[in-house]
Amino acid sequence: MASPKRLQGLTAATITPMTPDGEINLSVIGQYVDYLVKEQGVKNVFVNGTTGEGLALSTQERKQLAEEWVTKGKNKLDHVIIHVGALNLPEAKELAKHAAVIGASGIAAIAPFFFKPTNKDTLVAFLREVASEAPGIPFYYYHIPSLTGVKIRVEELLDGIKEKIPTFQGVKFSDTDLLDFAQCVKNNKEQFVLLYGVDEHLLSALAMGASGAVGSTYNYLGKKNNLMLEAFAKQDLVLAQQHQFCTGEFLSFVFKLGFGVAQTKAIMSFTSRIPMGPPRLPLLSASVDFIEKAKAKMDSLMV
Ligand SMILES: CC(=O)N[C@H](C=O)[C@@H](O)[C@H](O)[C@H](O)CO
Ligand SMILES: CC(=O)C(=O)O
Repeated sequence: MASPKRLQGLTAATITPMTPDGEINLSVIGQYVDYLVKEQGVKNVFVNGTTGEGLALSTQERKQLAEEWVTKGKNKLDHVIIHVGALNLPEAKELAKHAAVIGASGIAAIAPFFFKPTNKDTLVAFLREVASEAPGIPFYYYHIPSLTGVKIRVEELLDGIKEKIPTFQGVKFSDTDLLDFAQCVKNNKEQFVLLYGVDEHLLSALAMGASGAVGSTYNYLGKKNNLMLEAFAKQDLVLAQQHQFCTGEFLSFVFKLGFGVAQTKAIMSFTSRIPMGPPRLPLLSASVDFIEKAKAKMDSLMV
């Protein structure tokens, strides 16, 4: 699904549906695509990332999910980006090659985070090997220092990267360092897409010039966030703020209850009515108490 269009707007970081006994559940992905497109107005997906529990899946499972998303997304989604990052280079390369073969629109990778790259050059060397397995499709770096512990500044990373990685297309920036983000925009807006990944701060990142956003909440708050993007594009800052405050009120509420991938799965299950199932260990399912409270809050806000 090589897409000529530059990635923009919202991208949902997909959840990996699982059966009650913890197997991946490919059977609901067709429905999931339709839900995102029709109910949330979201036409791009980022598969097997944090929200998708990508690092908790086997290579075989990651390939099956990638294939299912590409197949079911055909003629419906604009971009299917496959996250191929892994702790070891051979696996990341294998996944990159696989994504290209099945027709994904792009690949992304986090920094390896057990043995960590300690400087820009080693990180670029790692990413370059991964990207070169998929020379015909765009490559995105997935910056999420809170989870990887790799804090190399993206501004520094991007300097000269196109010469090293010819398919380099942009960054999914999941950090709150808006100075680093702004410098990335300032230096690279023409050639790269800069996608922001902390959903509750998206309006601030738009002000800094973000090209779009990738996140977990666009699965179930896509519609509301699309309204915010429209208001921002029309320079109606007051309306854009109202939308950000509304989604922020929901997130602030669930953060206080305890929020992560397991809770995202539960919220998406009651919002979409597509069963997402439990997360995989070491994550534990959201509690019934969480689900009841989160649902009541959502119902009160999304009227
Ligand atoms: C750590 C994490 O999972 N970050 C996600 C993407 O990067 C976000 O989409 C968050 O889930 C979201 O901003 C809520 O905090
Ligand atoms: C949020 C995001 O992009 C991820 O789950 O990977």
